[in-house]
Order: sequence, then structure tokens, then C-alpha cells
Amino acid sequence: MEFLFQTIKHCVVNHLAKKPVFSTLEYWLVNNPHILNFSWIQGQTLGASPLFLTLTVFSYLSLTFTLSLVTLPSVGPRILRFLTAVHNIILLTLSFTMAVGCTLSIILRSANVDCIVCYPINTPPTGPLFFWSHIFYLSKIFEFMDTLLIILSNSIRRLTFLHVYHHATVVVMCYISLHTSQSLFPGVIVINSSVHVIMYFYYFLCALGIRPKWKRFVTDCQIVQFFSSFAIMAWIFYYHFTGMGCSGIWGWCFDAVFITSLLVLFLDFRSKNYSNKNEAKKNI
Ligand SMILES: CC(C)(COP(=O)(O)OP(=O)(O)OC[C@H]1O[C@@H](n2cnc3c(N)ncnc32)[C@H](O)[C@@H]1OP(=O)(O)O)[C@@H](O)C(=O)NCCC(=O)NCCSC(=O)CC(=O)O
Repeated sequence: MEFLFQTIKHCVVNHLAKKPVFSTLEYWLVNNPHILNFSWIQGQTLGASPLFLTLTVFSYLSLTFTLSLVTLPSVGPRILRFLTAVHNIILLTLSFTMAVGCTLSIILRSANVDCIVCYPINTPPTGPLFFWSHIFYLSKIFEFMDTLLIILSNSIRRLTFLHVYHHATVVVMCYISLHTSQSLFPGVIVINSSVHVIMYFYYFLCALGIRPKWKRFVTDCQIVQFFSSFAIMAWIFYYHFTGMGCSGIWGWCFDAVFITSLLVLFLDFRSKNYSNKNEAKKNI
């Protein structure tokens, strides 16, 4: 693994870095002073307080519950489709930027594989990796708009436990990961953002009235991402107990429960949506 990482780093630093496009990307996604000097400071950085987190999650859950019960003034289908398409394009672009920014930050700012997987205990949450973690956290709050779009489209059957539980809990996971400088987090960001590029592209096409035949592929990518997260978690676990310890091991425990619960919910979603019986029904 170390050899693979050093080879990639060598290629990036010695070959790609000479291309003007790459230098521009490197500046805007990693070496910009705003990103380099980023610091997650409790009570100062946007969203960095338990009160903010509590109010955000509470407002999301109570608004979702209330709005799903009342009859909202109907938004014309054309306007709703337009809003949904714009929302998906924003999240697709943001997810792509986070995936590229975080990958470049990992390659350029980490000396070796150990530094990516296991931050030393008491690592301060500063610099590019935590900048992208912060953007990822804020993007999860922006994803609340998914729920509003479901409610506005009167598609209450799509307002499932999986959807609401995922949207509410993922914000808590991001907060804990930033707060504890959690080692696993950049890996999760790269994987999740990449999967979300595909997912929001799928939703974008749906908003345009196109029903892609590869819906199942999106679900499979999501399931694979949970297994990949387990692999990274096992790796951290190994480093933590065989070395000097890794930062954010309490956050690790939260993630273990959260990712397991999502895996169970997604496997259930998969078996209900794509079982041979259901597929046959759709084709009738
Ligand atoms: C293929 C999936 C991505 C989506 O499954 P669904 O059953 O929701 O898909 P679907 O075919 O019914 O979706 C099409 C409908 O979604 C509407 N739609 C379009 N954009 C949307 C958006 N941003 N949020 C919510 N709904 C949206 C379309 O207009 C269309 O409505 P109409 O039918 O009226 O025309 C699946 O794998 C999945 O994630 N299912 C769980 C449901 C969910 O909420 N997923 C996202 C959060 S979980 C997550 O994000 C995990 C992760 O981190 O990867």
C-alpha cells in the first residue's frame, strides 16, 4: 500500500504538477491560504458548537415531521422540476469538487500511508483535510433540501425512515469527526463524495423526466461504499491497537454503529426494490 501511495504521489508531484491546469487546481483546492490556514475552532468556525448541531438536527426533524403533515401550497410541476434539477446540479458539482479537493489534499499533504489512515493522538483539526471535512459537514446540511423536495412533490412514500435517519445522523457524524480530528474521515469523504456524484447525476436525470436503467448500480455503489468504509475502519483499528494510537477513536465507535445501520437499511432497500419479483412486476 505504501509503495502504491508513493508511486501515485511521485507521479502527481513530478509529472502532473508541471501542467498549468494542475497547478491551478492545486492552488484553488489545496494551497490557497484560506484552505491551508483553515482551523476548526469551537464556537468560532461556522457550525462548530454543540448548540448549532443540536438546533440544526432538531429543526430538520421537527420541520420534516410538521411539513409532512400539513398541506403545502402546491408548486407547479415545471417549477419543481427546475428547482430539483438545479439543486442536483449544485450537489453534483459540490460532491465532485470535494472528491477532487480531498484526494489532492491527501496526496499532497500526507508523507505516507500511516499519516492518512491514522492521525497521531491530539492532531489539531487544521489545514486542507479539515477544510474539506468542514465543507463536507456543511454540504450535508444543504442536503436537507432533498427532503423538502420530496415533501413539495407530495411523494410522502419516499420520505422513508432510511432517508430521514440518514440525513439527520450524517450531520452528527461529520461534527464528531471534525471535533475529534478523526483519522477515517478524509477516506470517507472521498468515497462518499464520489458516490454522490453518481447519485445526484441519477437524481438530476430523474428530475428531467429521464428514468435511468442503472438505478440498481447507484444502490450497489452505495453498498460498496459502506463495505469500503469498514475496510478503512479495520485498518485504523489495527493501527490504533498496534501503534501509538490514532486520533478520534470515539468518533470511530460512532461511525461503526452508523455505517452498520446504513448497511442494514440499504441491504433491505435493495432486496425490496430489486428482488426478481419486483423487477418482474415493473416489466409487466
Ligand atoms: C437509487 C437511489 C439513490 C434512490 O432511490 P429512490 O427510490 O429514492 O429513487 P427514485 O427512483 O424513486 O427517485 C426518483 C425521484 O426522486 C426525485 N428526486 C430528484 N432529485 C431528488 C433529490 N435530490 N432528493 C430526493 N428526491 C429527488 C425525482 O424527481 C423522482 O421523483 P418522481 O418519482 O416523483 O418522478 C437509492 O440507492 C437510494 O439511495 N435509496 C434511499 C433513498 C434516499 O433517500 N437516498 C438518498 C440519501 S441516502 C445516502 O445518500 C447514502 C449515501 O451516503 O450514499
